[in-house]
Amino acid sequence: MGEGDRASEARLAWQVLESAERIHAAADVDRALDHMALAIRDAVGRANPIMMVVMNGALVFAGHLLPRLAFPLEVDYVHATRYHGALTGGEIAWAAGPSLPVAGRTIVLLDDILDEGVTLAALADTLQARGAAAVLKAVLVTKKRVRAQGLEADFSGLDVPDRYVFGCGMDYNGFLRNTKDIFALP
Ligand SMILES: O=P(O)(O)OC[C@H]1O[C@H](OP(=O)(O)OP(=O)(O)O)[C@H](O)[C@@H]1O
Ligand SMILES: Nc1nc2[nH]cnc2c(=O)[nH]1
Repeated sequence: MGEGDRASEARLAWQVLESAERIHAAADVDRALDHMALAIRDAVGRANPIMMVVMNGALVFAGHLLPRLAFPLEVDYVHATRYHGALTGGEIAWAAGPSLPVAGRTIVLLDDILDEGVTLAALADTLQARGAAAVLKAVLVTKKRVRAQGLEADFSGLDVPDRYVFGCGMDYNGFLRNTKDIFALP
């Protein structure tokens, strides 16, 4: 895709931002992060966990959560994507990571959103197959919908409706991960 195409898609992203519904303000996100940090500390604060950031979506979430966790931890990332800028998901493309050995370790997967649950289920299975001692899932938002095998996160900040959402790390066609509020498409 050429630069001109991307420029016209950026203009569309402006229109989307202006017409979308704000479903969580930045202050709600901050409160949710505070609560989640305490819950994560209570669960794994003495386990020397690896916080495994699922790129790209969890970049903003991790950047806000990690400074709230005042205990020794290590940070690593995996790059997995299955939406490729689209509104519906496909096959998982696993682009990178993890770098640290995970055998015997407590892993906390950090992702921006739990939707169908395919991404987190696949990552958790892979880390368990590599010998992780425990794999916990932390997400900034959980979409209220039915998921295969009823998968839920161990830690979740906020609920969102069963609509396409963006902001706080979540993209609209690769744009708008940088908004402080969370929005939903109509
Ligand atoms: O529960 P699921 O239906 O599997 O969807 C959740 C995944 O979708 C998004 O990733 P995406 O593939 O859009 O890549 P990104 O992280 O680069 O945005 C998000 O970051 C989650 O990893
Ligand atoms: N940005 C974004 N990514 C997703 N991945 C799965 N569901 C969603 C969603 O609603 N928004």
